[in-house]
Amino acid sequence: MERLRIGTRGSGLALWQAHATRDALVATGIDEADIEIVVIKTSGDRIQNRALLEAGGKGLFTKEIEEALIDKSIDIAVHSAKDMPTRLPEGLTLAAYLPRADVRDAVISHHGGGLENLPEGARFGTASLRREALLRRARPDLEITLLRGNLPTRIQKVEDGELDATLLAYAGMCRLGVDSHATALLDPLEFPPACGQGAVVIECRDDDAKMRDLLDKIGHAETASAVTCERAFLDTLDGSCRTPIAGWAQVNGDKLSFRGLLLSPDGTEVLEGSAEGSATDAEKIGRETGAEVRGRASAELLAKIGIA
Ligand SMILES: NCc1[nH]cc(CCC(=O)O)c1CC(=O)O
Repeated sequence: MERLRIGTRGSGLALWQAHATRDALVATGIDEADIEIVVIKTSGDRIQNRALLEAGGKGLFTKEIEEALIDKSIDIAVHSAKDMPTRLPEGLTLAAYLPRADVRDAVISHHGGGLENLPEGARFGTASLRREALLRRARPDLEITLLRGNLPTRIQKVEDGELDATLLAYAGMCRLGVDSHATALLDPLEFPPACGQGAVVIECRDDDAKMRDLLDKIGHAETASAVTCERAFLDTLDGSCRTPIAGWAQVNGDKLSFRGLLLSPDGTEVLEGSAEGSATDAEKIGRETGAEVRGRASAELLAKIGIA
């Protein structure tokens, strides 16, 4: 067969995801020599400045990869589901999810232990709006500063004592082999994950029947239902991409249970929605819960969210 080209970003985490996808394809009988991993630099990788990243809007980490899919210089693209915008360019589809890993956020603390173990006014680093809002809700005394960079760099800053603590997705830490630096794992009911956290998703062209058939063989149905529900919730609420939102769906057989949160950036307003239903209604459950939560949000919060 023709070589199958997998497009990915070049970060350690992205390469792990591309390799996991390749391994899953090899397990279906494809010769490893027929698979090529194509590293693509995205605008998000180039821009380091937070203001510019925000001004750039959605999809900064996916744009160039999706362009490569559309112009057929790659056949499939691998992404962290958490980083995927909810609306895809015309002609592309999310065709498969790999089995989801641990959804929890991990605390990496200079003081050991979890949030309760941090001294008053501790310096906490994160770049995530969701983590910031959830932290402010749990510990209003914390001093939260912007922390960027790859996982090992962020962990190093805590080890060095430049920061008291940070939060990272435990799934990413495991994938990079730095999970031993986690000093606590947060209960997903108290500190719910981002929509899609811990899941790897594979995108291809809508009309590429050959790739879709192939991806069907490696796709994990429960993960697909769960993340589809979470992304539908996110899509009904996040107009601006600047809104703290959390969402976690669990699928057991054909049953799905979902819990989602919309927060004000300072963590004082917290709206929670939950629903249960059939896994086949994943998208509908996410959308309805999102609409219901939105109906309870204050005018002030709605204005911040940027959706009418
Ligand atoms: N936003 C960056 C990002 N995208 C995916 C992961 C971790 C792996 C995952 O959640 O699938 C991370 C790092 C983090 O949030 O700590």
